[in-house]
Amino acid sequence: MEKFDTIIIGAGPAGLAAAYNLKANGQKVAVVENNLWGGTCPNRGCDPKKVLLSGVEARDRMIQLQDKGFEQVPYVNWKQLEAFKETFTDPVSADSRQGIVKAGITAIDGQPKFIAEGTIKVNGQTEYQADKFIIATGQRPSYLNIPGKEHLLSSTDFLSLKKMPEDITIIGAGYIAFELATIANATGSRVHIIHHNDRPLKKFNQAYAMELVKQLENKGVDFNFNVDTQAIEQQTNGQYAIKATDFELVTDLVIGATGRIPNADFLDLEKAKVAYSRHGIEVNSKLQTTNKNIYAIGDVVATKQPKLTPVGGFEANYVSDILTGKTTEDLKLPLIPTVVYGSPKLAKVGIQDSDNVVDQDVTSWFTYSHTNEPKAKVRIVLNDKKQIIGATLLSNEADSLINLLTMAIKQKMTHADVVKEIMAYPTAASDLEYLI
Ligand SMILES: Cc1cc2nc3c(=O)[nH]c(=O)nc-3n(C[C@H](O)[C@H](O)[C@H](O)COP(=O)(O)OP(=O)(O)OC[C@H]3O[C@@H](n4cnc5c(N)ncnc54)[C@H](O)[C@@H]3O)c2cc1C
Ligand SMILES: NC(=O)c1ccc[n+]([C@@H]2O[C@H](COP(=O)([O-])OP(=O)(O)OC[C@H]3O[C@@H](n4cnc5c(N)ncnc54)[C@H](O)[C@@H]3O)[C@@H](O)[C@H]2O)c1
Repeated sequence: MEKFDTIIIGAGPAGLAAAYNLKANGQKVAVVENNLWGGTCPNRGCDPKKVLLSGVEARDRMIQLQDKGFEQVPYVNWKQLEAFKETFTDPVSADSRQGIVKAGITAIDGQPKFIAEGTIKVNGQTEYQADKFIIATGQRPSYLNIPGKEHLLSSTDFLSLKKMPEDITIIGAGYIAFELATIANATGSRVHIIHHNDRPLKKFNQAYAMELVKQLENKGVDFNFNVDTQAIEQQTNGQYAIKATDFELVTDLVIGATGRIPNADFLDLEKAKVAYSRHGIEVNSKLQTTNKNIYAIGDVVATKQPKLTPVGGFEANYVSDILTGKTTEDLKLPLIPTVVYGSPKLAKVGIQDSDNVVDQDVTSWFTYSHTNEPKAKVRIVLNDKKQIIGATLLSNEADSLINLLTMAIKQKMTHADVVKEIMAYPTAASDLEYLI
């Protein structure tokens, strides 16, 4: 039976980062993957979504500049846009696997199961042993447990639709719902969002989240709050009726975007004495599971941090440092900025409230008015020493500005510090001294 220093289960951004890191530190490493190498982010998450949104952003910019240099609103050719997306996604799995093999890491395809604490069996056939394991199996879409749940499609299905339907409904109002709604709306589909309460994007400042709702409503997206979906019924004409108390909506396609569940099942973790729940694999402050030789990283862990690609990468580097003796410290995640991509984008970082908040509508500022943005808002949170400690941004510039603010928070910058810097003008960053 082949034995490794470390076996990593799951070849997503977290698992692959750990594999390369451990190999570079002289370990004998294997990675086991039961589906597409590269994982969610480049195959069915961040990257394909961003390619599709790039078409939307270009179109929206043209709409904003109608009669200001442009005369026609371009329409989104979904078939072409999908084909462009596939030029990114199609090579991912083979390239990721090849990269691993080239680095001298053993690539194993198949479904692994623990048969003892230090041993897995893949596809019920080949056994492998390791001193340490890292579980990085990510999450998959969760589906509402209601009659007709078999009619629900997931974000993965949406990202590969061959044809965008005339009318599409998304259940949920989190990251995925907003991003997919923005894409579908730009293709000309009639889009409905159904949400069980009245708090969309619940971890964001609600005034900003509702402003994003308003911007999408202005583009024709139909929001239905406080509607708790109870059933989905297929009609004889192939459409679907979404049913709730005093509510019925007939639509062509239903996407479930009500969260994701960890891939902690199917591994026979009990045999390795690794505890997990529906929230994911339990870990301590060193990402060690209830078995001290097995670690878990990325989306599959049952911690409260946002489930994002750079977080998984950070954890991979941390566990690699633990396993190669470079650190014995507890995991300390830095500030994590997050962005709901779209047009406009909504971004946040750090502490969201204090007694010292500068909240401005900046729509008329040159940064936003020269592209005729319909709405731009910036909310900066300061502490009693007037250092920047958090921010929420709504605009097309929000993604780049939130990263700059993340660095400013880390540097504990105040207004006095910001005015000492020179930023390229005119950019969203050159506004910074007027935002505090
Ligand atoms: C639609 C969508 C958009 C997103 N957009 C963004 C974004 O813009 N920015 C961002 O930071 N994050 C985004 N995310 C989240 C991001 O994709 C994840 O945080 C990231 O992929 C997590 O990495 P991971 O390696 O932990 O898990 P994954 O990428 O999910 O990789 C886990 C791997 O393990 C494999 N696996 C699962 N079970 C087993 C098993 N039993 N045996 C062997 N292998 C197994 C899977 O096939 C997969 O390849 C998005 C997610 C989705 C769904
Ligand atoms: N831009 C990004 O960084 C990005 C984009 C997409 C996904 N992601 C990651 O993927 C994760 C999953 O995304 P998501 O949008 O599925 O999850 P989410 O947790 O962001 O949103 C799920 C939404 O579904 C709602 N919901 C739950 N039960 C419901 C019900 N019965 N009826 C209607 N709504 C219901 C929740 O209240 C919530 O608003 C995110 O949390 C994030 O970590 C990140």
